[in-house]
Formats: sequence, C-alpha cells, structure tokens
Amino acid sequence: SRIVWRCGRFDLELDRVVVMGVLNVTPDSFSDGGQHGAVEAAIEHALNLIEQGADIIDIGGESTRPGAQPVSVEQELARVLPVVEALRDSNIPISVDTCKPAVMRAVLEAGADIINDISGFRQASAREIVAAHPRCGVCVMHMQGEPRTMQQSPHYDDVTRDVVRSLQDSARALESLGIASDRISLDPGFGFGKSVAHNYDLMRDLEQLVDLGYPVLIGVSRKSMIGAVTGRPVDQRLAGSLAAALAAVARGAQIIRVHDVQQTIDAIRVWEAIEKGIGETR
Ligand SMILES: Cn1cnc2c(O)nc(N)nc21
Repeated sequence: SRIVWRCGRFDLELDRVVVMGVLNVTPDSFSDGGQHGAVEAAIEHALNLIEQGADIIDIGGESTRPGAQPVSVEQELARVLPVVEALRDSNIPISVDTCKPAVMRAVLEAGADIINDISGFRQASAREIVAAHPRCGVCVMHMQGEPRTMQQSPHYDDVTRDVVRSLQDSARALESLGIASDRISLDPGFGFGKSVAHNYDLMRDLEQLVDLGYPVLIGVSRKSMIGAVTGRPVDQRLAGSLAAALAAVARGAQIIRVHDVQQTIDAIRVWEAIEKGIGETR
C-alpha cells in the first residue's frame, strides 16, 4: 500500500510497519521510574532508541498515566524543548506528546515534526496551531475524560463503534481547517478511559478503525491491559506487549508506539517476512 503519513520534514511510507520509540522526560513516568528525568539522560536515551532502530521518537513532558497530576506549560516546555532542539537534526521525525496549545506552538517552532495529542485536539486553539503549520504530522488519540479521572468508571454503548465515530469526527474537524488527510493518523487510545475488557474488544475490532483509511497508531507497551491478563509487573511485560503489537499489526495498524524498540522491530520483521515473504524464494 502506498500510504504515506506526511510528518513535517518527512513523508513516512507505511508499506512497512513504523516503530515509534517512547521518550518520557518526566519524573513519574509509569515505566521508567524517573531515571530519564534529566534532559541529558533523555537525550542519551533518545540516541539509544535511534540506535535500536526507532523510526520516530515521541517526547513526552507530562506523564499521561492514569491518575497523573497535571504539569504547567513552563515545566513541560523546560523538559521537552531542549530535547527537541537536541534531536531536530536527527534523520527521523520528532514527535511531541502534548495536549497544550502553547507547548505545541513552541515545539513546532523548535522543529518538531509531529504533534501527538492524547486529548485528540479537543481544544480549538490546538487545532488552529497545527492547521497554521504547513505540514506537521498529527496523531489524534481517543481519550474518554482526563488522565486524572478517566479510569474511574469508563462506559461505552459499543466501545469500538464509539471510538471510531469520535476519531472520525476529530479528523473531520482538523480537515475542515485545511489540514490534509495524509497528515493525520488516528489512535484508539488503549488505556485512556477504557476498562481492560474495553481495551481487548477495541483491539479485536481494530480493523473498524483501520477501515477509515487513515494511518493507525497504537500504544499498548507495558500497559495495565497487558498486566491484567499476565499478572506481570510493568517491567516484565515485554512478551505480552510484543503479542499485542503483532495482533495490532495483523489488523492493519501501521505505527506502533513502544518502549522496547529493538525487540519490537525483531518481532515485526519476522511477522512481515511471513506475511510478505523474504524475496529470494519467489
Ligand atoms: C503518550 N501516550 C501514552 N500512550 C499512548 C498511546 O497509546 N497512543 C499515543 N498516541 N500516545 C500515547
């Protein structure tokens, strides 16, 4: 498939699966226990992710785990801007995970290629900022409610139908501002206002989202939906995360957001060799 995701300096070809490496520049990120709090450590980790083969780096300055406390614009910028500036000459797209319009504006000016908004660009000013940029990529993620309270009692009539419709409306809102469709990727937001059962129903029926025609980005790496069925703590969820990543790829997801880049690439390469053959045998 000649699908392309236009992301700032890059046109990402999606005929092969793209791996997005997670870079938390936050003291309370649920999975790396704050060892990357310092900007320097974050930059070092980013270079390590690139070394492992990451196709995109996703920089987050505000923890999005359930129950997380909000962070000020100033604090978030102090964390992410230096990292964007350090990475903007790297040869891969730089994504910033933020919901704040002021942070979006600053990181785009600093050279970020993608804005990853877990709140799905629900703020009009956020939509206007990415619309004002000629070609930055946007990832529109579905979240029910806010990180602080979203897991208290998530409810849907039909989780997949509801999420797909919500994301379609969000994409249309961006397109109505002149944002080209090939700049938009959609993400069901596993764990963001969903019960474990909702997450597994959503994964099983992921093709309904893929069928909208936009690139689909998913993030399940080390999440509680993996822990719920394996009983493993957050630092022992690699096998479960790889299983979920391949299930998503098998249903048409093209961008996978993970902590464990090298292992995920290996799993996807084997899967793609099976699905597409490895050439010389033909
Ligand atoms: C920041 N962040 C945490 N989980 C995520 C997910 O599943 N998708 C996207 N786009 N961002 C996420």
